[in-house]
Amino acid sequence: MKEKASIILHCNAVTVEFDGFKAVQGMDFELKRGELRFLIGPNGAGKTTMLDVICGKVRPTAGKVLFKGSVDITRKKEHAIAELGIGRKFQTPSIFHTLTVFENLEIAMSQNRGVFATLRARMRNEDRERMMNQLAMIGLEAKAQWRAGRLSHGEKQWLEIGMMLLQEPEILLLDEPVAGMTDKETDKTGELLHAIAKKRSVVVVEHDMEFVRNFASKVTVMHEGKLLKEGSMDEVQGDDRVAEVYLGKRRDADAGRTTA
Ligand SMILES: Nc1ncnc2c1ncn2[C@@H]1O[C@H](COP(=O)(O)OP(=O)(O)OP(=O)(O)O)[C@@H](O)[C@H]1O
Repeated sequence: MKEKASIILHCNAVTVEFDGFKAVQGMDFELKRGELRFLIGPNGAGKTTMLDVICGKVRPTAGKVLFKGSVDITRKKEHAIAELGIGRKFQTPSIFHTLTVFENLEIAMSQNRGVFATLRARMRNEDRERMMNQLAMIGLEAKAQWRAGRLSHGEKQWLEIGMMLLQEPEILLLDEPVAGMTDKETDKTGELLHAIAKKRSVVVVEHDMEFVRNFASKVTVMHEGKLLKEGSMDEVQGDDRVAEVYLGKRRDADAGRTTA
């Protein structure tokens, strides 16, 4: 019998109000294990607020967020949600510029060690192997001894993603990860996200439609705090309401690449 792909995250009728203004209105969102999902929509659609709700930065006014089916994280604090396995990456990388790439990864690793501290000697080889694997995955093996401040913008983003992965999140939330990247870096990031989604679930808020087209299998479109459309990029692009919503509402900065 074919096993039903399991849902790792379920947002049910989430509403967020800021001083009476509904930034998100009755939003439903389901994410499967090992899924890479793109969340798109015009400015102010409520995308970032949804990520804020999932990671506990913002408490919803109404609705529920369930992790792994039964863990209600709706009212949990940000650090508790992070510990449960939901990692959030913001646009500006929070890496240590004066430390090397390797040292940055070491710090991320030690943050995760906690209860294993007493087993450190035994863990060390295993840790090292995990860090080397992580370095390879983010494509920074050759720059392991570089100070992180010398890395390009894209490489800094990959380093932070690598640091987050060492915390072993089950869900990774990313806000516009390719903003400011070169086309080559953007493509490498798309490949990295696919590699990550082999083991974890990933949600990416994105404005760069060329990037979404190249790397998305399933896309969720939000508009005015609500779910407008969900489906493949072809289905989304062929939808009249989506076209209408995007028409004339593109951000000027993205106009060169954005043609949704
Ligand atoms: N802390 C806040 N206080 C008041 N209003 C807010 C707050 N955060 C977001 N908003 C408003 O909620 C709406 C949704 O914002 P949000 O940032 O989630 O949209 P978005 O889809 O991520 O947009 P963008 O693509 O521009 O980042 C916007 O109108 C925004 O001004």
